[in-house]
Amino acid sequence: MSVLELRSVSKVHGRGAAEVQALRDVSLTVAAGEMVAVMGPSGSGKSSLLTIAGTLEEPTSGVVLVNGEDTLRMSPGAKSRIRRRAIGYVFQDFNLLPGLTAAENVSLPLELDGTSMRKAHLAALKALEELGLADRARHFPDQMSGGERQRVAIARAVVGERTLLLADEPSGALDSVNGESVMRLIHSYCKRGVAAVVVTHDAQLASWADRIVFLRDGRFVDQTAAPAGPESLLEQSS
Ligand SMILES: Nc1ncnc2c1ncn2[C@@H]1O[C@H](COP(=O)(O)OP(=O)(O)OP(=O)(O)O)[C@@H](O)[C@H]1O
Repeated sequence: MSVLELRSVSKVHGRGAAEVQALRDVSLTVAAGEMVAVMGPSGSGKSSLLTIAGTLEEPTSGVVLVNGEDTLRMSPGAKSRIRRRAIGYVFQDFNLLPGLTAAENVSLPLELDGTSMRKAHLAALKALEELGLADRARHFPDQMSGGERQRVAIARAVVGERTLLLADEPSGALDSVNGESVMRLIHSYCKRGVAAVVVTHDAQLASWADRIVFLRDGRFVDQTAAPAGPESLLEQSS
């Protein structure tokens, strides 16, 4: 079963003279374990695609399935449950809560979903340890580097049993070394079964994905399998 399926999704923002068609008849299926990169010029609909895939916004027409469930037919309660339990979001500007430590930021989604504080804290520590951030667990976001903050944000997005990771330019605010490590991390979570859709304007970073899709004026214009992976790209460029 696919984790995410968009069927003929279109999105129109605004009305009348202010009308903008952000997505036109876009279909995309992402399986468990698959990492898809989305590329395209500014205004081509990349963020609209992610917010609709994440059920934060509804399409004007089309169908959005998450884990096989039709999100447009769900009650608001069921939709917010799937948003909390199944979907993780990562943004360019990290979006960590400044008043919470790294561990508290990561454990928060679990606590909001009813996990006991102790269990949530242990899960957060484990996630941070896996990322090599065990010694940052008690640090606040402003005491960490950008790369560390983004790794904490990714830990927060996948903690628990989340199956779908949506990332909008997750390396946009980072230098190339940290950008690579963010993509490597997302890639490694996919190898464990998470499905990921990652918007990036950087072709080198996109090559971490199994597949690259290109948007132009709200339409998919091309799809490229990227089986060779980033290593081969590095070899080619050296
Ligand atoms: N809430 C909104 N109201 C009106 N128009 C919108 C809204 N959100 C997006 N748009 C328009 O829809 C189109 C697609 O926007 P979107 O943000 O999805 O593109 P993008 O590819 O993510 O762009 P960027 O790379 O600049 O972030 C743009 O023309 C944008 O101006």
